[in-house]
Amino acid sequence: MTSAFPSVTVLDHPLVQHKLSLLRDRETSTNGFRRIAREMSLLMCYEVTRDLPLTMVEIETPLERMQAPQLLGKKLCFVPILRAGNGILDGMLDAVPVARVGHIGLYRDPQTLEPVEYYLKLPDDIQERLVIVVDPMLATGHSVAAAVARLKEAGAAQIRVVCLICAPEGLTTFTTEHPDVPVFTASIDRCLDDHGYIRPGLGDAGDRLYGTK
Ligand SMILES: O=P(O)(O)OC[C@H]1O[C@H](OP(=O)(O)OP(=O)(O)O)[C@H](O)[C@@H]1O
Ligand SMILES: O=c1cc[nH]c(=O)[nH]1
Ligand SMILES: [Mg+2]
Repeated sequence: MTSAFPSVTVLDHPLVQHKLSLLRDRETSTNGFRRIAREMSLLMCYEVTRDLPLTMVEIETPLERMQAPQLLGKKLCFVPILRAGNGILDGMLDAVPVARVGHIGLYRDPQTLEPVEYYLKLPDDIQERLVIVVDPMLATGHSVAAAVARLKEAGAAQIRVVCLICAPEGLTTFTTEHPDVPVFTASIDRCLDDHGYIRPGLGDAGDRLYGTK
């Protein structure tokens, strides 16, 4: 489904929407949250890779030769934004086990809400890969925007973003800074609150994934 933001696609598949409601529920346990986030990101990976090019190759079934579709050597790299991004990396890798993984460590300063970088490790050939940045939350949009700017600096030419939930304010910021980068999300929520939390949201994704609060 398209949205008010031309570069943002909202994934309205019933399975994605159902799992998102389970994640939002405050009664969902840490274990349940982690499992559902993984299932949901596998489904979201299906959509973000929908247009990957295929080529026909000859294979032999047990019965005969045939021309069969195969991915056209499109190399993928997932880049989770630590730490909560790791919670949706596993589902992405379930869908594309051969993908490379880069990591970017950012935390949001609670006072300024500005992202602070503490780690960066990317594959050497990032320029040749389709890079998919993954983070459960796009709130002010500063973290994902900073991660994408870093990837562009490193030479990444094709970048997409997957976030479970976005705030409209953050999407305005992100799409203004990076209009060339498509975003795939399960929901554009109502707003950001005074502490930079997405409402209604799902709370603090990192804490809910790892049981740190
Ligand atoms: O759009 P923004 O306003 O930048 O906020 C979103 C960021 O906040 C969360 O990470 P957090 O800083 O809580 O770090 P964590 O993953 O280590 O918990 C989330 O996973 C995003 O990276
Ligand atoms: O609502 C929010 C905003 C930022 N980070 C989160 O984990 N949740
Ligand atoms: Mg957090």
